[in-house]
Amino acid sequence: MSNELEADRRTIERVTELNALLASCDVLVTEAEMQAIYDRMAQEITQSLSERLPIVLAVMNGGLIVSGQLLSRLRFPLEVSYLHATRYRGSTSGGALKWLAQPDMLLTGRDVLILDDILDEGHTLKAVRDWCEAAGARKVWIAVATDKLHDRKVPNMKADFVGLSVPDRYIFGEGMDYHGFFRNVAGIYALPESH
Ligand SMILES: O=P(O)(O)OC[C@H]1O[C@H](OP(=O)(O)OP(=O)(O)O)[C@H](O)[C@@H]1O
Ligand code: HPA
Repeated sequence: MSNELEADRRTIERVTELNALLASCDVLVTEAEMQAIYDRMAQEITQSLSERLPIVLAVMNGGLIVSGQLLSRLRFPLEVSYLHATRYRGSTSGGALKWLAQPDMLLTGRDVLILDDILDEGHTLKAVRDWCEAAGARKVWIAVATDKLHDRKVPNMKADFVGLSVPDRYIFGEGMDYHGFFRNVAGIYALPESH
């Protein structure tokens, strides 16, 4: 078999595997439920921040979808940028945090709203919050689509706006990945307990 045909065969095999895995996962939250959750979060954020001219920072990559969903629901003046800090890097367990891109805006004296997909152990968002505070932010607010329930949180790590609490299982969808895939899946899924 030519190299090209062999590569095509492997791609098709991977697509089949991923589709089968997705079909075997538990749906924790449907797409429609997530839309209602974003509506509610946007209202809460609006109440707190509509007169604060915030800088909104999307935490890449997981915060990409949540940011798109929330930003278009925020009908008040704000500025948008992003940062990229990662500690899972395609794995299902976390390691050392690596900064791939720091915010490129002057945060001094500003309200900063961080948007991310999940507060799990909290190492990522603690480092991001500390960075923003050290950069002179007046107040750092954190909004996450999901907050995982367990007792392994970094002390004092809490989000100001939470979509929903999720069980202590590996989840994906709405920006969260499984080995780099499924960020684009609408709704929230959990890997089978046996996986
Ligand atoms: O609370 P923690 O245990 O620190 O985990 C939460 C972080 O982990 C994920 O990012 P990840 O490191 O997978 O990077 P990615 O967003 O680029 O996938 C997620 O997007 C959060 O930022
Ligand atoms: O459960 C999770 N799923 C996807 N990404 C994550 N990053 C931390 N926890 C998770």
